[in-house]
Amino acid sequence: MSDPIAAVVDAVASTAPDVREGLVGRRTYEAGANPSGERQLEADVYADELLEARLLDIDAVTGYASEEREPVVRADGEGQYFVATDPLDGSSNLRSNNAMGTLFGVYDGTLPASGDDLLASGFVLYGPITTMVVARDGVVTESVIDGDGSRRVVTENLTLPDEPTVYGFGGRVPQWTDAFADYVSEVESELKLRYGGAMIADVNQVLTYGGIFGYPGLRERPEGKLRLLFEGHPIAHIVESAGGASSNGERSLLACTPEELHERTPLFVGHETYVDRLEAALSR
Ligand SMILES: O=P(O)(O)OC[C@H]1O[C@](O)(COP(=O)(O)O)[C@@H](O)[C@@H]1O
Ligand SMILES: [Mg+2]
Ligand SMILES: [Mg+2]
Repeated sequence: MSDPIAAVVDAVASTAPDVREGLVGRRTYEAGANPSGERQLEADVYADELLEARLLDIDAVTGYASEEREPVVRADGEGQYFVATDPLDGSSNLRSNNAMGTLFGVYDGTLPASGDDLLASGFVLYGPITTMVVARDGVVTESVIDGDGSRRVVTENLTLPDEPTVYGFGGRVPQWTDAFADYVSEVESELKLRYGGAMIADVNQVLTYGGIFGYPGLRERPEGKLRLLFEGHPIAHIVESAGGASSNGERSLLACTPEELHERTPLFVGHETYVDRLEAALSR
């Protein structure tokens, strides 16, 4: 295919029904842990192996990095693109049968990289229906993925609605810093809570209804939980392309370059007014 980014998007879309069908019977933990020290479900490993094989099969893709494996896997050949994935985001929701997703980012060059090096990003949301959101060249498109992997565009140019409505913040409340807790008490009097424990699903609420999602730095874990390369960059690229903002608490996540592949970051995405107020609150 002449458009390598379209080839990556097609590969992720056509893998989505396989991932979805493969969830049944893969709800138990493997013996191992991922590079972030988190226990892996069989479904995490299954999705990772499917994506690795299908993405590295694209001639233009020379490297595959994932939340579920330590190093970047290199393909033979002369491709120039690298794809970073969170194969199953929110996989702890599998046991309770709640929403999850797959996240990916396409970089022109080696990893780790700055978010500004992203050429395209996207996610699949395994909700009551399977949808895919892709950001490319400043435009965000939402599609429905059918059981055979084919896609139908349902929103040509997805943008955040004018009025923010919902918020969701991760981490246990006693672990929040005082500055963040003060900010949340303002937000909760203005917006309504939507938190489901899968970043993709929670951010899709923000894309649909407007508002803010965040997983902050915590008292005992100032770096937060989510990974900059696998979760931060692609979700920031999508939300910023949809007219919103992202932050690590100080600046856009896209302006951040991880020193290590699996580096974590505080993460905030949503309406610019709420992200600006968050940065101001954390700087006090
Ligand atoms: O269980 P918590 O602390 O609310 O954490 C939920 C967060 O962790 C994650 O599940 C981490 O992602 P993975 O499932 O890919 O490890 C996010 O999707 C979600 O926002
Ligand atoms: Mg994740
Ligand atoms: Mg994951």
